[in-house]
Amino acid sequence: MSLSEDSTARRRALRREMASRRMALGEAAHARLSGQIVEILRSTLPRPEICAFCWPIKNEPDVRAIVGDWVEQGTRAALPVVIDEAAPLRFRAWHGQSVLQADRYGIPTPVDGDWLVPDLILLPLNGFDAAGYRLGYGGGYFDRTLATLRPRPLTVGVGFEINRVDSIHPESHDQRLDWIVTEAGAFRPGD
Ligand SMILES: Nc1nc2c(c(=O)[nH]1)N(C=O)[C@@H](CNc1ccc(C(=O)N[C@@H](CCC(=O)O)C(=O)O)cc1)CN2
Ligand SMILES: Nc1ncnc2c1ncn2[C@@H]1O[C@H](COP(=O)(O)OP(=O)(O)OP(=O)(O)O)[C@@H](O)[C@H]1O
Repeated sequence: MSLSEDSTARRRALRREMASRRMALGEAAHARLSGQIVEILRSTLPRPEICAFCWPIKNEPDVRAIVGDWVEQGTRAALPVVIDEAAPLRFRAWHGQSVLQADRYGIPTPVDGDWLVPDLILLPLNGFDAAGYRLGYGGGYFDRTLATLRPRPLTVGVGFEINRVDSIHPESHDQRLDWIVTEAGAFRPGD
């Protein structure tokens, strides 16, 4: 097996393992952990002008409560839209009445709304390490997106401690996050 085949297989196995750890959380535990993350986000981050977040899938942290609070205070919220497998994501305005439709991966996605450029991205962490690297679902979407956004938005990974690993063995395209927030606290990787 070549080196790159080996790391691809290792990443694939790790992606599955990370999601299955979350799927084993009960509903009450998931809600409690998400609530703790929301409180830490609230006390750590300034309210953004335009906040991108993700509609939770596969038992990802649910941070919709803080997005809703920020929207009441004047923030505009946006959800990612997959345009093409090889393209960066784009972000479409979301509000409480937005119509969402499952995209090619089954992720609820706005069917209309303004295209926005976020100054803050709340990014779910399928897996992560203390150096600030994220493991997603293998599409490379966020890395491609961050590589093109100027100025770079503040990137805040939101995850559960059960998805922390020693190292995700970052590759050259992997982008480091500015903050990682879990139920255990807010961390600035590299500090
Ligand atoms: N809730 C949520 N929405 C999100 C993201 C996210 O991480 N979470 N994304 C963050 O970027 C984008 C979607 N990224 C995705 C990337 C891959 C797959 C997927 O199903 N991949 C296949 C395997 C592909 C492979 O290994 O090559 C799979 O899991 O079966 C799904 C979503 C945009 N929306
Ligand atoms: N900046 C980039 N330009 C071109 N291709 C990229 C870039 N970033 C990532 N990719 C491609 O995407 C593939 C998957 O990347 P990776 O395994 O890091 O995905 P991921 O972060 O888990 O996915 P996602 O963000 O969609 O959840 C890489 O093998 C690479 O080919």
